Amino acid sequence: MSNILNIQNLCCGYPKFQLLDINIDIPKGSFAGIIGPNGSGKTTLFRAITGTLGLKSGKILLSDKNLKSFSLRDRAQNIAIVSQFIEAGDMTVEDYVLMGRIPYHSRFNFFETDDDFEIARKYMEMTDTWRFKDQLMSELSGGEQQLAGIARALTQQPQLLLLDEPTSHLDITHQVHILNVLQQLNQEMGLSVLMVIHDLNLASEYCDWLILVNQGKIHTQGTPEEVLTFQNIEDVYQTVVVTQNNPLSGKPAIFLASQKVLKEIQEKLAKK
Ligand SMILES: Nc1ncnc2c1ncn2[C@@H]1O[C@H](COP(=O)(O)OP(=O)(O)OP(=O)(O)O)[C@@H](O)[C@H]1O
Repeated sequence: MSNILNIQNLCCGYPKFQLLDINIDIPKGSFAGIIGPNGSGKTTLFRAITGTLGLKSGKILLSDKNLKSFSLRDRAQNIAIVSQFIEAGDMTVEDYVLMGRIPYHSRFNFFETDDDFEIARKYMEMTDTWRFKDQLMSELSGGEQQLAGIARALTQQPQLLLLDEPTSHLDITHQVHILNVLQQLNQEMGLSVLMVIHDLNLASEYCDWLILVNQGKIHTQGTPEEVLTFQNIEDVYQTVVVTQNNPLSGKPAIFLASQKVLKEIQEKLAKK
């Protein structure tokens, strides 16, 4: 199967932080996750993919085409991003979602066509946001705003959907709901998904490919079973964890223990 995303020897960043020699291959139709500690470079990698941060060296291919040759409009027709914070206060949900059609219009024509309305409605129904269409974005809860953000990104009809921590600030019901919607889009429409996610258990459960980033470099990439090992987690997060398999899905699940519990275990072992 061909790759949706192919990153070769990528170096980019800021004066005090660099992503170094990043190589990633993501097959079309993947549901991939980027994990790693705070400040390890996950958002920087997204900025390189969306073109808001220039590359120092290396290249990024989307379906075998170098992103350097894409105009901003081409990029927006092929890659959509859902950011962590959605700011669209006094806009109705429908108007906000319709903004996803902007890359398909000329600079001087912002009038939506019947097709645009139909496409927006389709993705709003799919994400269960059609019922809020006349409400203001500021009247929605965090989870509902995230769903509207996903509807807008889908309205761009991209090949690749990027999500920066789509489940942060959400309770478990909304976390699972958003991930289930994304999983359905991935499986039924073949949409390729790449998301930054901090929750390792959700990453394990939903993603078929994980990229573990640490200090600007890729530590490990592979299936959840290959990446979420006790050793990799301890190396990168400097945290002792227990890994077992989820009894329902068989995917790795991570358990943490408090310092008090770890100390008690150490004391018991020392007495033996
Ligand atoms: N615009 C910027 N200018 C300079 N340095 C930046 C900029 N944005 C981020 N950085 C620095 O780059 C490093 C990586 O940041 P990045 O946002 O990519 O990390 P992250 O893995 O997404 O973190 P988190 O999990 O906390 O969101 C950090 O040290 C950060 O301070």
